[in-house]
Formats: sequence, C-alpha cells, structure tokens
Amino acid sequence: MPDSDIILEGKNLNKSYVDKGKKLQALKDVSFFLKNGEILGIVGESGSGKSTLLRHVSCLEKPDSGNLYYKGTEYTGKSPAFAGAFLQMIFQDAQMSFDPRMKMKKAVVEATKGCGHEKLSRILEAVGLDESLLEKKAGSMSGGQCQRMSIARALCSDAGILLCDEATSALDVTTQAQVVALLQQLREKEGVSIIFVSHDIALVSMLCDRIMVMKNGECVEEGETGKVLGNPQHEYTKELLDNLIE
Ligand SMILES: Nc1ncnc2c1ncn2[C@@H]1O[C@H](COP(=O)(O)OP(=O)(O)OP(=O)(O)O)[C@@H](O)[C@H]1O
Repeated sequence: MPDSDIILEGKNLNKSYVDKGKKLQALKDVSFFLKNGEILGIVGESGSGKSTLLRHVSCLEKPDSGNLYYKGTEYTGKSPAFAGAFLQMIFQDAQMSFDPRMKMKKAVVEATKGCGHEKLSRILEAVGLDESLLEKKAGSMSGGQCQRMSIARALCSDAGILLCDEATSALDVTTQAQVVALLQQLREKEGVSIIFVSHDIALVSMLCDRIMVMKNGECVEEGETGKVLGNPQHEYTKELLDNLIE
C-alpha cells in the first residue's frame, strides 16, 4: 500500500511520569502507523504502555516529545475534542462510560452533536441493537449491549477510527465473539480503521491485520500478524506465544 493509505501515524513518542519521586518512562520512542480500513493489534503485558499510547493518540495526554498525524496533517497537542472528530475511544467498561441517569437516546445523540434519527437507526442495525434500547439507561442493559451501544455512539460521531482499549475483556466469551465479529463487519462494510489493544494475543491474532508488540514502553516488534506470530524475532514475542501454547 502507498503511504497515502496511512490514516493515522505516531512518530517517536516519548512520555515519562514521576511516581513517588521515581521517574518512569511509559513511552520510549514509540512509532506506529494505521492504514485506512486496517485493524492494528497492540499486545503486551500489563504496564507495557498500551493504554498510555492510546491516551496520547486521542489527545487525552500530551507527549513529552514526538508527533501525531491524521491523514498526514500534524495534530500533536490538540484537544481531545479536536481528535474526537476523527477518532473515538472504546473502553473496557462500557457501562461506566455512560451517565447512569441518562437514557441511551440522550447519551448517544448528545455525545454526537445531534446524530439524525435515520443515521442512528442504520448504525443500531449495524451493531445489532434494537431501537427500543434507546429508552433504557446503562444500568438496565447487559455488558454486551452497553459495549455495542458505545461502539454505536462512536460511529454516530462520524469518526472513521476506533481505538479499542481492552474493549472485549470484560465480556463473556460468546459476547466477546459477537463484538469481535461486529468490528470485522464494520471494517468490511463501513471502512472503519481500528486500533485494538488487548493482552489476549489469541484474540488479536484472529482479528488483526498487523500486530505491534510492546514491552516496558517500547515497541519491540511490529508486522503482519501471520509473519510476527509465525516467525517472531524478539524474545519477548516468543515468550508471549509460548505462554499462549502452554
Ligand atoms: N498518570 C500516570 N502516572 C504515573 N504512572 C503512570 C500513569 N499512567 C501510566 N503510568 C504507568 O505507565 C506504565 C504503562 O501503563 P499503561 O496503563 O499504559 O500500561 P498497559 O500496557 O495499558 O497496562 P494494562 O494492560 O494493565 O492496562 C505503567 O507502569 C503505569 O503504572
């Protein structure tokens, strides 16, 4: 694919935190790219910097150094609202991401600055939710329904990129499979591009076109899923795969 197919890019991102007087570098010169319509998986053990990277990509945090680009235009240091026009985060606990006092209809339409009814109906159908759920509040919906609704909310906003942070980790196996199938379908039918962060390498290998492996804030390996998993170059990737087989 030519470079013009790259929709999102991060170059040499660095971020340090000071915790109890100790400096911790959570991102060490991390670079990545996401092509249009691609699903990029980011794997790595707890604390490797996956969520930190997504928070930077979505402008919830600013890097100490490094640059972010959307379709070749730099957006480093812009606001989360600015980034929200082209990307949306999907979190692990979808229920918590909704105001418990608010009906879904208000929550979704408000967050998307008045998504029209026709579009909302089409998106609800695409994510496999009945329109009657719009009258419910988050507390009276299942985890799977809430996660689908949070994906619907993201799609209503016209963002073409979804950043999924352990988005299926809190779901039971059946619901997890349904949400994964939905993400694949959204990529095929709606051309959505996705970064899928997970500690579950088996799930990532099933869903993602490319994989990036993170360890201690660094990207240690990156490439097409089949190539990385079929012939891992880094010891850490080999370890992750060995753990999977055991
Ligand atoms: N605001 C912060 N202040 C201090 N340290 C932080 C902050 N945010 C993240 N960290 C540290 O940065 C490192 C990376 O954390 P991060 O949450 O990105 O890892 P992760 O790979 O997403 O882990 P998990 O899979 O458990 O979610 C961790 O050591 C974490 O404690």
